[in-house]
Amino acid sequence: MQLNMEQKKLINNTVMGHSVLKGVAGSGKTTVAINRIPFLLNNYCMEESDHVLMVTFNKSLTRYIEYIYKDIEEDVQLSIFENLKSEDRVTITNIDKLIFSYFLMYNKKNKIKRDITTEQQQQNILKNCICELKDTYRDIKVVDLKNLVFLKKEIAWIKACNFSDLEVYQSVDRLGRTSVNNSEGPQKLLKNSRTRQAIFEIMQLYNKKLAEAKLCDFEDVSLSALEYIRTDPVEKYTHIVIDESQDLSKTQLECLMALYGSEKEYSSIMFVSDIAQSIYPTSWMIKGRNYTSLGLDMTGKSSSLAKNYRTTTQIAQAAYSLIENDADIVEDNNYVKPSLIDRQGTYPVLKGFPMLGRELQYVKDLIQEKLSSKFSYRDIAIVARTKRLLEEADRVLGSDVPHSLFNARESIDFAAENVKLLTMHSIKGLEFKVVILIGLSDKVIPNQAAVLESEDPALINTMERKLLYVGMTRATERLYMSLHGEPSKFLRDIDGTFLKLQDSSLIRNYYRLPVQEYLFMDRIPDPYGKEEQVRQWLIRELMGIYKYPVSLINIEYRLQAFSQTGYVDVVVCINRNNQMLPYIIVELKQRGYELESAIGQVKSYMAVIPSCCYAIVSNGDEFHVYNRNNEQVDDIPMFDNSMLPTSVKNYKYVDINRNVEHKFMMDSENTSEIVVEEYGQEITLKGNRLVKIPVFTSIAAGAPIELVDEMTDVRYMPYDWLANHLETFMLKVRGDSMVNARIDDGDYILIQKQASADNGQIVAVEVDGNTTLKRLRMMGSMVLLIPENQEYEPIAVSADQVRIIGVAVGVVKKVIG
Ligand SMILES: Nc1ncnc2c1ncn2[C@@H]1O[C@H](COP(=O)(O)OP(=O)(O)OP(=O)(O)O)[C@@H](O)[C@H]1O
Repeated sequence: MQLNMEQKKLINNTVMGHSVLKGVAGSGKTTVAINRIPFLLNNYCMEESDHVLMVTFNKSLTRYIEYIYKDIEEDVQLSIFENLKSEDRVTITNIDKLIFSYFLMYNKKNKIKRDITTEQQQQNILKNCICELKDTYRDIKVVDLKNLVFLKKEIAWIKACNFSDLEVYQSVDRLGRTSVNNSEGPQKLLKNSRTRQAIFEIMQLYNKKLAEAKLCDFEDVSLSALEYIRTDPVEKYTHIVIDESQDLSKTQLECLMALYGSEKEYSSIMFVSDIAQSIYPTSWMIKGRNYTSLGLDMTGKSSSLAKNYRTTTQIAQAAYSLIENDADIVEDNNYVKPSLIDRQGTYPVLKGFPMLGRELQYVKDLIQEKLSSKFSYRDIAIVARTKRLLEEADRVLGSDVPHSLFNARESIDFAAENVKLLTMHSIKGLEFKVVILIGLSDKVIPNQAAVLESEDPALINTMERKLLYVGMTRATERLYMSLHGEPSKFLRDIDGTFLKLQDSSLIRNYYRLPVQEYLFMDRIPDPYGKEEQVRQWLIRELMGIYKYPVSLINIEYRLQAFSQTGYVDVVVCINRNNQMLPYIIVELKQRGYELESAIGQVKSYMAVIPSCCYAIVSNGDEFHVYNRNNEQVDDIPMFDNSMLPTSVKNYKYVDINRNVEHKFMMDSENTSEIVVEEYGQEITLKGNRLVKIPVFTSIAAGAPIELVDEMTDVRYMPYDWLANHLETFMLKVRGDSMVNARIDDGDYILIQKQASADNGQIVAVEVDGNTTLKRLRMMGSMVLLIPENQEYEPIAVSADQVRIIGVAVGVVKKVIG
């Protein structure tokens, strides 16, 4: 991989101290962070004790980063302290593991043995605390057993923020809090209130009881670790790089700050973060909170990466459209606006199903029938909002598709040849060639329970949106999204023009156009009808994706199918032998309607339209294409120029006297060049190889019409073909009176100007001020003007009534086919 200039600059940045690297998903933040390690080792680890710590969010990420780092380390020369092994100089670990190691040290030093509490033990202790303090806080609603879950979460939050002082808790803005639900939990936790005081006292009692029972919770682990790091002479790290720092709690961040050996002038601590991917309510850096809350001034210390290298342009576009209108995300100070790079791929596919069973069967078929031939199983991840959905998927895949289900605390074996089933939380930071996001249904995402339980539903909504964004941005090549029942409201926010309906065809997902933008408005029977919405979408797709010009598209195309008159919803006509003929017909239904009857209908229509090669049937969610043999095929062809009526046409010039034909091609938009075949080669004649010939108004080959002495046009003919007929002009033939002489309606007849003609010659003559083209037969004082079509009678006129204008020497005919 060739890193870009910006990334190289960040890797080799010589300004030390604290800094933040912000960036959009897939912009190479982790890549920069990993590549910075050898740079720091080589340039800013002056003493043997200098050490680099890279912290990741979970085990899987640690494994992923170790894997990449190993490769990088093989390529660079680590210059100094060659007696030290790499492991002695670099630690790559995840935050939980790191903190737990200091927790163990704390216990050891203090000679205490504590187990992590189980959920049940924790609840029992908390229940006792609530009961004990109920009388003291009789007036406080929250001190009640029914608020157990709320109190548990609130206490966890206070501890995760390391608010050991009541005064601090009383004055802090409460961001990201969730409660059991609005009716049971308190509506607002007012600052400096007795409610906060009560909660704080319950927490203190709970801590005391935990300690007495030789137990601790997860927050205690971090708090003890922090105390240990702060008070004991632990080895400090010269450089710390923190990936996914937006997801760490305050205590976790404080532990890392305490581990930072900032006293050296070349030490550094780098926070790598993407606020659009912050998905935990316990995270500290949410809702625009800035680094001053950690005692760090980041002025001039912040850089950002905006280009996403991971996903294709199409996946990136769809993912960005999901977040770009959420003010809580884009107006956050730490947000980085993404910019697109040109990495073309296919649009993400979004499919809906009535039931979960059908959705999962689709996923299984997709993997078995389509993906397994193009990708290894290990390149595919199935991702869901909840573990329960993954368990269902696990059951449906059974033993037919090799797969394994993970949770966030497990580490993933990326090399194992199986499909990975991961939650949106646990896929964070990772990437797969193919990501299948399942269960994107209403109530699942945003997770109904989480939103209902929250006192700040807007915040939870935003976090749930970010979760979907995280899921979408994990795919490097293909993204599939599916749902059952009602779709998630987030899907409505993804710009439909970036979603495809299915893999096999180019058509994108249904999107609704405003009525003002409808095409063919004058012919729409019911512009506000639901079927019209589907028709307008399909017309836009025919134009935008399949590139058919609107001039080839029509609606309400009338046809006669046996005794019945039918109207085809949409028809695409293309040029065949200079005629515009139906090529694709489309029958539509409104969304949610079955397609069976429409399929029967198009097939019967196709049977009576011989030129029709494809029939489409769609209801906006399904899209079927049939060929002329009524077989279902993947897609319709893209438009190509040969479908248009062309301006370059084939002609032939018939030399009447010599009875020879010359073929040529001419572009009606440039008649001063003629392409002929000479010695087996096409050559273009122009300039003095052509003769300029005036064209006069039409001459009737039927009834005589007036020849207005007015030139309407000019034509060019090859000099060589005209021999000595240089005093010529052309007339356009109308009518069929000379068809037996191979002079047809629409032909151009070349006339040699002359006042006399031989018997039997075809002549242009003026009779009583009208001109006509006929075969001349002179019979004494009479002249017979003979048509070459038995349908017409010869015209007999006296010789003095006739003025010969000229003799026909050739005919220019359009060649059809
Ligand atoms: N300059 C580049 N050219 C090509 N590919 C790149 C470049 N920089 C990064 N990548 C690739 O883009 C992908 C994403 O990189 P990385 O994981 O470092 O991004 P990130 O910003 O940490 O993403 P996220 O926050 O979404 O986890 C990786 O596959 C990486 O190899």
